[in-house]
Amino acid sequence: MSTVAGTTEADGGRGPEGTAAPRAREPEGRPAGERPAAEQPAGNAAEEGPRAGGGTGAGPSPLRLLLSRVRPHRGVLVRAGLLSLAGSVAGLAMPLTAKHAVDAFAADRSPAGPLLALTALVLLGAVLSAYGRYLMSRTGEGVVLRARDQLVGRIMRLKVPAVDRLTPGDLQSRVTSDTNLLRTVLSSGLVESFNSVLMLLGTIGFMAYMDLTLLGVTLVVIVGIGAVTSLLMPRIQRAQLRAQESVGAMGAALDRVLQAFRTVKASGAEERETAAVASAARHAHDRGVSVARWSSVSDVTMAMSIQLAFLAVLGVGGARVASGSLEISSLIAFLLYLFYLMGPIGGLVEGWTGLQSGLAAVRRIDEVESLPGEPAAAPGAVGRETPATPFGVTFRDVAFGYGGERGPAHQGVTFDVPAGGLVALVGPSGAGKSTVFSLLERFYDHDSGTITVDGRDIRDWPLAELRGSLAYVEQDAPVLAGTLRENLVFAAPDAQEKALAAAVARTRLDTLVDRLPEGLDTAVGHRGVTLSGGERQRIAIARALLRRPRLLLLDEVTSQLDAVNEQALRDLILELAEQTTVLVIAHRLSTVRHADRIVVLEDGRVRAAGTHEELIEGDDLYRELATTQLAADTR
Ligand SMILES: Nc1ncnc2c1ncn2[C@@H]1O[C@H](COP(=O)(O)OP(=O)(O)OP(=O)(O)O)[C@@H](O)[C@H]1O
Repeated sequence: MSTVAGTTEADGGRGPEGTAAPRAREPEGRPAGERPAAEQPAGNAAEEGPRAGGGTGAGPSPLRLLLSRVRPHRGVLVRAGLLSLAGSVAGLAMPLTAKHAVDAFAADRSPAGPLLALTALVLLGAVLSAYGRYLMSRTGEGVVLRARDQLVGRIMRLKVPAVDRLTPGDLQSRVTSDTNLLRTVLSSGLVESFNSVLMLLGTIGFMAYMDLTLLGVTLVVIVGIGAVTSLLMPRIQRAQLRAQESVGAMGAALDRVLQAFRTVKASGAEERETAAVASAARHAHDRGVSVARWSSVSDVTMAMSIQLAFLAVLGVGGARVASGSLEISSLIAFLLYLFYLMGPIGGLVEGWTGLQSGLAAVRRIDEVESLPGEPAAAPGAVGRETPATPFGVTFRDVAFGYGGERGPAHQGVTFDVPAGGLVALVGPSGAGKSTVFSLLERFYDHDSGTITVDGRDIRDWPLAELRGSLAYVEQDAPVLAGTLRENLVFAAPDAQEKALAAAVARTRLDTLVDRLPEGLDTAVGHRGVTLSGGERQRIAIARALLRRPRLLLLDEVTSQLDAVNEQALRDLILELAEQTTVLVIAHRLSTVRHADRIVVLEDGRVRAAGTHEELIEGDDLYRELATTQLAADTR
C-alpha cells in the first residue's frame, strides 16, 4: 500500500495560508480562481480575461457602447429619420397657411389655393412618415436580435466562476428585457430626438419670421423653466437604472422558487416564498413609481413652460397688436407655432428618457459581456468510432479554493491515474472529490501545483481539445428539455445509429425506450416525460459513452440505481476501463472495490492510496467507510 504521507507533511508546511493568502491579494471584483489574461501561460493565450473596456469601471462609457451597437445601422437610421421628419414638416407649414388663409378672408380673397397645397403636403408627409417609422422599427428589431445573439453567445462562453455569481433569473432579464430596451432607445432615444431637434429649429425659424420680439419672450420662459427641469435629469437616470436592476432581482427571486419547486411545496414554504417574490415585485413597483414620479414632474414642467410662454406672448403680442405694430394674423400664427413647440420638446424629453433606459440596459448587458470568458466551446461532435489512446493524469501538490469564507477545497493534493484502467476517488462528503473533476474539466483553474493530462500541463491544453477528449457524468445527471435521442447524442451529435443502439443497450436503457410512446423520439425533461433519478443517470452515462472519451469521469453514477442496474453498471465500468481511463467517484465502495487504485481524500488532502485490500489493511478511514457501508448493506 502506498500511503501518501509526504502529501500531508507538505500540506502542513503550506496549510491554508498556502492557498488562502494569495487569494486574499486578488484584486477586488475578480472572482476567486481567475487570473487576468496577462498572467495566463502561453497555452492559454486564446482564453479571454475580463474584456478590456467593459461597461463598468474604466471601460468606455455606456453612451459609446450604445453608439457602437447602433453604428452599423446608421445609414438606414438616417434614412428612416429623414422620412419621418418629412412627414412632420408638412405640419410646420400649417400655421403659416392659417395666416395666409386669415389674410385672404380679411381681404375677401379665396383661401382655396394654400389649403389644397397643404392637403397634398399632409398626405405625402403621412406616407413618407409611415415608411420611415417602419424602417426604424425594422432596424430596431435587427439591433435587438444582434444584441441577443451576442449576449447568449457570450453567456455560453463565460467561465464557470463568473456564472456562479449570477442568478439565472437576472441573466434572463438581461437577455430578454434589457436587450428589448435597445429598440426603445433607437426609436425614441435617437431618431425621435434627431427629428425633434430639426423640428424645434424649424419651428423657431418660422416663429422668428413671424416676430422676433415674441420669439425672445418665448425663449426666455422656456429656456428658464427647461434649465430648472434639467436638474431632475440625473435623478431620473438613477431611478431608471435602479428600476431595471430590481426587475432582474425579481426574476432571481422567482427563479429560486422554480428551481426548488417540489422542495418548496414539500416544506410548506409556499406562502413564505410567495411573500419573498412579492417583496421583490413590490421593490420593482416602488422603483417604477419613482421613475414615474420624476418623469411626470419633468413632463408636466415642460408642458407648463409652453402654457406660461403662451400667456406671456398673449400679453406682449396683444399689446403690440393694439399699438398697431403687429398684425393679428401674425399673432395667431405665432401662438399656433408656440403650441407646435410642444411636439419637439416632448419628443426631446421622451428621447432623453428612452436614452437613459437604453444606457442602463447597455450597462447591464455589458456587465455580462465583460465577465471573463473562455475560448469557443468544445466541439461536440467527437463520436469516434474507435476509442483513441487513454489518458493518464497526475496531480502534484495541487491547491485550490473556491473563494469566500470556506477555505481551500484542495490543499496539496497529489496522486496518479495511469493511462487505462479504473481509479476511484473516495472519502467523506466535502473531501474535495468532485473538485478534482472540476479542475480536470477546467471549470476552475487550480491556484498552485501541477496537473497533467496525458503528460501535458493542463494549462497548456487548448481548452476545446481537452474537453473534447473527456466525458463527464455529473452527480445530478441533468436531462435537457428535448427528446431522449437529443439527450443521448448531445455530446456527440454525429454519432451513428449503430453506436446509439449499442450505448442504449449497454446502459440498459432499452426497456425505457420500449416503454416510451415514441421511443427515442419521446420528449423528456421539462414539459416531457418525467424520468427517475436512475434513468437520468443511465442516460448521462450513455451520453458519455457515445463520446468515446480518452478519460471518463463518473461522479456518483450508481447512487440512484437499483441493485440489478448497479451490478450491470459496475460490470460496464470495468469493461470500459479495459478500453479507456475511467476515474470514478463513489460513496458505495462496492462500485470501486475492483478498481486498480483507490485514492482516499479527506479535508482536501490525499490521505492514502492503494487497492481495496491494501487500504482495508492500512487506512483507518477507508476501513471505517467500508465497515459502515457493509453494515448498512446487510441491514
Ligand atoms: N462551486 C462551489 N463554490 C464554492 N464552494 C464549493 C463549490 N463546490 C464545492 N465547494 C466546496 O468545496 C469543498 C469540496 O467540495 P467537493 O464537491 O469537491 O466535495 P466532495 O468530496 O465531492 O463531496 P460530496 O461527496 O458531498 O459530493 C466543500 O467544502 C464544498 O462545499
